[in-house]
Amino acid sequence: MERPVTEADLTFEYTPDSESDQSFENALEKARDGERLTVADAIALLTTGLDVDGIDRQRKEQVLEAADRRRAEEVGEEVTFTANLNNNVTTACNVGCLFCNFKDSAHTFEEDAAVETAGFTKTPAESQEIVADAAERGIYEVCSVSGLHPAFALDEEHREILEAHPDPKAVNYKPAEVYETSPGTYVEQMAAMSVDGVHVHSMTPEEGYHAKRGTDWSYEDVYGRLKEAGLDTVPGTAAEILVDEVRDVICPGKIGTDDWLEAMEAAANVGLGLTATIMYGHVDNEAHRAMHLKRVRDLQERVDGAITEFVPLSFVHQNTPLYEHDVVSGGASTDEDELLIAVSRLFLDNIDHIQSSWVKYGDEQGLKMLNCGADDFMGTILSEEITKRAGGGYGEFRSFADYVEMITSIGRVPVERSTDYEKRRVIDPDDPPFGPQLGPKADGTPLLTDEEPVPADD
Ligand SMILES: C[S@@+](CC[C@H](N)C(=O)[O-])C[C@H]1O[C@@H](n2cnc3c(N)ncnc32)[C@H](O)[C@@H]1O
Ligand SMILES: Nc1c(NC[C@H](O)[C@H](O)[C@H](O)CO)[nH]c(=O)[nH]c1=O
Ligand SMILES: N[C@@H](Cc1ccc(O)cc1)C(=O)O
Ligand code: SF4
Repeated sequence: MERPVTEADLTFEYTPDSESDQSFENALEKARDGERLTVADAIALLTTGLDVDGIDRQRKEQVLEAADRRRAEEVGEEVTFTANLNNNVTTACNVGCLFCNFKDSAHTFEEDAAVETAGFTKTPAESQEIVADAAERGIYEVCSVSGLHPAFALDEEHREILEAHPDPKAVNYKPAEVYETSPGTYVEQMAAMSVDGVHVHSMTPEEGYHAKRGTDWSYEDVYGRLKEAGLDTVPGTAAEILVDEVRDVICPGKIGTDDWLEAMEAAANVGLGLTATIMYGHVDNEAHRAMHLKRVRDLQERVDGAITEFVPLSFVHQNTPLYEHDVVSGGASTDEDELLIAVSRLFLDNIDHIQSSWVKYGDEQGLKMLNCGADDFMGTILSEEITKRAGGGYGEFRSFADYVEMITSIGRVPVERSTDYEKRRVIDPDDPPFGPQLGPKADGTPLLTDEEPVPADD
């Protein structure tokens, strides 16, 4: 029998050595002077120089300091966060990404499946009820990312095309009747979640691809219809590492780098706002991370500033196929996490906000990131499935009181924001109780109280 692939077996065309001969000192000087950095510069900073083995702590501190200073110059002392809710519609997915444990095999959702599924699917009516309830409590945004359920179609027209397809399997389609619960169409889900004026942040490029499979429609067609149905902004997940030699290892079933970029550009072309992410710390090296940053920076030029924030997502390894099959021995180190946040701030000179994710880093390290270049601290989310299922243990929600306490503890200013950062409200830490005021139904009442800690159930 063939031995499974391991980290040591992986050879990549792009490595720090092949892509950079920049010295650490030169790169640091450029970063301090505010000069636009190259991929070679970013590699020198991420590795703290190719002339040292491993990470040099003193040099790392210099990079973090330069990034913290840049953050202060660009966005000042405010730390933003949003009152939001995660509403994942379904965990049914056959794409098979090896870093993901959010998914459940789609066949387990079928009505005549031998086993009961460990996953969930929500109808549009169920999504609406969950969002309406959270809107009542004051959220501004629903963030909705889901598995690629085989019965999902963009709308009725798309369903007819998929139904008439000569080989539905080839386009990953099965009729809704096969399943115990139907997710409806993407358009129905967007319309359902767009209740009471809530901002809908949904439809990653991978989901955009699923919503056009088996047709000759463009991404503009698809995102245009979604926007009409109520979609407001697009989460730039599914980016992982935007270098195909890495995608071929960690997510061979997913769209490629070019498709991801095309989908994002199309979403911006029809007037949707965007966020962008990187999911790092698995088989990727510093050259891949630097190339990813360059692709995001170039995209931001083409979409004329539509990307509001960049979200570094540190790989959570515990329950994932990559870890269980010994392809990787763990995730990124804290040094790597801090350097990635810092270099994102220094390299992405055209993206204003760098997010520190408490889901990925926890409270203590999440706060530390706000002194390494980050200025946004995510959102209340109220429910979390992706990281939890991967084995992460940092919980599922943060209250406004938690946010005020954490942000003031590092001497910064807590600010409630809208998804696009246009609406902002500085919070007076001496004026409790703390609750959302920007959401369409928000009246300042705390989102979470001691008696009622876990509001959403998936
Ligand atoms: C779970 S998917 C859901 C949306 C959709 N299926 C897609 O792939 O775009 C959303 C994102 O979660 C992130 N993610 C999944 N598993 C992760 C893990 N183990 N550690 C860190 N991030 C993870 C990935 O960046 C992925 O693109
Ligand atoms: N970083 C993670 C998020 N981020 C979502 C944000 O809270 C928000 O939607 C965004 O800032 C829009 O402006 N959500 C997760 O579920 N898990 C994360 O790790
Ligand atoms: N990054 C996305 C949301 C997200 C992030 C990480 C996740 O694991 C899931 C969803 C955004 O806010 O735009
Ligand atoms: S990351 Fe998204 S596409 Fe990939 S397996 Fe997980 S849910 Fe499916």
